[in-house]
Amino acid sequence: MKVTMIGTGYVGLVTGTCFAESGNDVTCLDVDQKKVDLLNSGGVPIYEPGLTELVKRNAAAGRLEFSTNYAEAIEGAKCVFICVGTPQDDSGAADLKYVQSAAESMAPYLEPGAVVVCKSTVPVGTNRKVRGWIEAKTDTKFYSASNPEFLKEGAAIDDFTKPDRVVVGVDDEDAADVVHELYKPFLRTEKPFIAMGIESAEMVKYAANCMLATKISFINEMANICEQVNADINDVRKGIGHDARIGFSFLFPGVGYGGSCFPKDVRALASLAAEHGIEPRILRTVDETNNQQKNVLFNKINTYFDGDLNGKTIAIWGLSFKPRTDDIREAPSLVLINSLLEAGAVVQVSDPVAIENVQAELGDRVTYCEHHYDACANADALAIVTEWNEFRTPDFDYIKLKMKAPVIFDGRNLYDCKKMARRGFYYAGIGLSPAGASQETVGAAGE
Ligand SMILES: NC(=O)C1=CN([C@@H]2O[C@H](COP(=O)(O)OP(=O)(O)OC[C@H]3O[C@@H](n4cnc5c(N)ncnc54)[C@H](O)[C@@H]3O)[C@@H](O)[C@H]2O)C=CC1
Ligand SMILES: O=C(O)[C@H]1O[C@H](OP(=O)(O)OP(=O)(O)OC[C@H]2O[C@@H](n3ccc(=O)[nH]c3=O)[C@H](O)[C@@H]2O)[C@H](O)[C@@H](O)[C@@H]1O
Repeated sequence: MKVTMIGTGYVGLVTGTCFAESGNDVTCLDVDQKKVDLLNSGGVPIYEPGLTELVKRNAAAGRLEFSTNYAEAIEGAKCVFICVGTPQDDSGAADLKYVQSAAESMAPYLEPGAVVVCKSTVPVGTNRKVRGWIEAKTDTKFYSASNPEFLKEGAAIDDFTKPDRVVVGVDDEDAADVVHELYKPFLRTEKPFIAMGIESAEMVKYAANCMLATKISFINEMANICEQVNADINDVRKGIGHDARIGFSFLFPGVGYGGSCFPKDVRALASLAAEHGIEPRILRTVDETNNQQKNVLFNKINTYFDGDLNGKTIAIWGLSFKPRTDDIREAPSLVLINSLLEAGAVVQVSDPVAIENVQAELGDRVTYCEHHYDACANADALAIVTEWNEFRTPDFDYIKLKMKAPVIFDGRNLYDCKKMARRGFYYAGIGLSPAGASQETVGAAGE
């Protein structure tokens, strides 16, 4: 099938490449000439494990092309996926300007009977608007479908090719059949393809992200309570997670959720609810709790140094909003760095892949270190913000030698409290009892 992805970012590039891998002819279209040039020259603009090899293989096989030309990309396509960004606008609602522009630009070139599939996360009612924007520019008959995407950055290829479920919202069964055809290679017998109305599919995406964000804010609140009552969140998490009704996933406490989706989607659904006269109490609280959680590490560090961080050197391990990605959108690390700089601290940072992105945002306000051990040089304290695997079993003796003082604030609970005390470190995590009751090393957030 000839398929076009409009928007060649995390979603469009990953899903387009996977559709090519299953034998379709895919064109990834973007308005960003630089991105398209890079892809055409064999480069990949984002860090996503396994993606570069997959892009190269399918491009070489002639199944995957990149273009900025709407006419070439849309003509002959049976399925056109909208995968452009839907960032938050000033009011907190989703900004649909890229979606509208994509819809209007594709309209003149659509084939009769093509299925226009919105994969971008959009507020309920947007697919109807997309239909209107296209119809205002062409008389060609086409189908509409909503196909929310559930992949996670850092595990995007696996998530997309082994989905828990595929959701499609349609008005017409024929459109569902076309989308089903595309997904069949990725659906195991027990993995459902769920067709429903367009509005329900649009709502599924927000409900899923808001539920996951709620779990994270909930466990972060539990962790903060644990700290005050001498309980240990690792034990509490295990104690509740074995209840099948609760489960273990997305219950790792930390420094607040970041990324391009949870923060904006929680706010966008809250905004949609308010527009319809519903006070979104839970969603507002989830968002507020998360914003506060992003300050937790700074507050701990500030308290430890009696409110005087002027001239103190703080090392930071992990800049991306989660491991295995270079994405720093709404990353908790940025909140911490800005607070530290404001308080007069000297900040030395390290991250396996996100340094370039942070450099573009913060310039020379912090020192960038290629190796995470180097960030510890002469540091008064180390703060761990992202749980990259390479931070899990460091050489503590070496770190101790490099640091001015053996002090670690761990936003991801990577180490065992008791062992850290034996190693001679002051060690503070999130929701850990000072007695260090838990003997297991945890902290694999998101896994
Ligand atoms: N990043 C993620 O993990 C996930 C994102 N989503 C949703 O998917 C959508 C896309 O997200 P990302 O891929 O992260 O965004 P992104 O920002 O990485 O990529 C969007 C791309 O669209 C391009 N673009 C903008 N306007 C265009 C136009 N008129 N024509 C052609 N290209 C255009 C941009 O140049 C950019 O390359 C959003 O709605 C997001 O909420 C859904 C699931 C997962
Ligand atoms: O709509 C989207 O864009 C995507 O948003 C999330 O994916 P993503 O943001 O890539 O990454 P997650 O693994 O969900 O992590 C999000 C944030 O939550 C934090 N988190 C996650 C899990 C956890 O237990 N604790 C926790 O603090 C992570 O550190 C990270 O900052 C969802 O998991 C995807 O299903 C969804 O498709």
